[in-house]
Amino acid sequence: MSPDGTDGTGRATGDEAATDVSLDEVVLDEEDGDSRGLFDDLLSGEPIFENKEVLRPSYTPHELPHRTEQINQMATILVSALRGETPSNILIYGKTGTGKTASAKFVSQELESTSQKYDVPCEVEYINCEVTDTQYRVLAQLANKFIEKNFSVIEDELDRLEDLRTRAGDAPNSLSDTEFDSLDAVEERIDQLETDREEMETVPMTGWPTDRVYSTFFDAVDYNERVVVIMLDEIDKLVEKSGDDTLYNLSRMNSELDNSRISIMGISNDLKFTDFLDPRVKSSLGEEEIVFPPYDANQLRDILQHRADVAFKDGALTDDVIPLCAAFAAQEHGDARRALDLLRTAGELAERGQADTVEEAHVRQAQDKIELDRVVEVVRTLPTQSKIVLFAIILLEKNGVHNINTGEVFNIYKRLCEEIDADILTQRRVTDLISELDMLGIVNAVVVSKGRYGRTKEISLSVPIDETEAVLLSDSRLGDIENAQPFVQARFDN
Ligand SMILES: Nc1ncnc2c1ncn2[C@@H]1O[C@H](COP(=O)(O)OP(=O)(O)OP(=O)(O)O)[C@@H](O)[C@H]1O
Repeated sequence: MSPDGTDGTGRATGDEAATDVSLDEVVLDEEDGDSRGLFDDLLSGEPIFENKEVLRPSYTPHELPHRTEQINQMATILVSALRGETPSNILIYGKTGTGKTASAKFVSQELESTSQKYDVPCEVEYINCEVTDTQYRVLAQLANKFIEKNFSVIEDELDRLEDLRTRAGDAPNSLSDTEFDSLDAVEERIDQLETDREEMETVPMTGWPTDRVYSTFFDAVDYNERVVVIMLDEIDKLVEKSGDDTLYNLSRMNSELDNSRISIMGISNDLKFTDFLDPRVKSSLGEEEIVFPPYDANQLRDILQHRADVAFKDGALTDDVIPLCAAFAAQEHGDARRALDLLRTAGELAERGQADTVEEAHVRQAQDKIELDRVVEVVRTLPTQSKIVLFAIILLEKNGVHNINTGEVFNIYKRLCEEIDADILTQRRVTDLISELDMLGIVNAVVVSKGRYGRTKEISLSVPIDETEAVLLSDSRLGDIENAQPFVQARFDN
């Protein structure tokens, strides 16, 4: 018998079948269309959601309350593209969750659909620089998008010309109201397009010299007459990772392009990134700046209400749910993403608890859950040394030490390092690591004056102790600490 209790073919053997559900039974059940009710209970509750997708970050809303001013500002600048002129470059900035991406995408969709309506060649290309974060990748992605578009333009044009060639072969005067004066001219154009199609080579994701990628992109974009708006979301990540070469190259392209024009729309959470730009790039990119201020609680309430009307069944929310989600998110920094997450999570918790309505308590639970998820993620990704420092603080707290000072943390830290064979940093470095943990909101470190004994830091944990400890111990290195109790005891013995 194989170790999983089957006969090696995946079938349960006789003994197992007598006690467990055998595969034959399962198959029979399926044939009968009969189930064992695993999902029935879960489905039986009156569902709270009408359409949960509307609350997910991937959903692009059709309406963006409280962003009319910013949307109009963008539209006023970009309308030049519909007149065949080059719009000024735009830099959009504001804190996370203030609707920058959603508004910019909304405006681009409008721009593209209006350009189709009036048959003006205008295109928007969106790039998320958190993912596409080097000059090579940005240029390659753009080049390939335009090559793909050029291919389809060429295909359409070839279809039209081949049709024309057939008609002109039968009746030569069918060329009279076209741009061609003879069948030869049509043939010549067909040849030209076929050569273009053969010569267009897509850029591989690595391996070419950057100047070749750049010139391929340049040729692809200039192949047709058009105005192109390049949306660089999280533009600060691109600059941080690979400097300002991409922006420099893109911003000087217009003087060399013959047929097309490009305009850049940069989106960032962090305005400081412009300090790292070459002054020419900085002034070109920031021709127009649009600020997205944080939402206040009332605005967040409107945003949530619009979404909730579609997302939830009628009467599924008690009156205080939306105001509470809005208030929590406004405290953060006016983040609509956080507000929507809270509302969705509260709904999910209510659904899981088979409640009929979402209540205030679900929102509070959701707030704790989101906060805990954040803490777990931050702690999990800390460097090992910071994890050891944090573990030392946890051990002290668990042993009832209050107002922990840096010296105490350092002593325990040293012993932990010895135990797991890690390098021991200086007390000064450990103090820095404590300040970093403070900035991340994991510990709270306040400087207190001890009169003539100078000043010291008093440290306390700001996150739930058991969950944080569990995350730390899931790290394979820290997991080696079998029994940490003696270290803390030793502190009292010294
Ligand atoms: N005015 C609004 N109306 C409706 N939904 C909004 C509004 N503003 C933001 N949202 C929603 O909030 C979420 C976050 O918005 P968005 O991604 O546009 O923020 P952002 O400012 O680009 O944030 P980040 O800088 O973190 O990318 C999205 O789900 C978006 O649909």
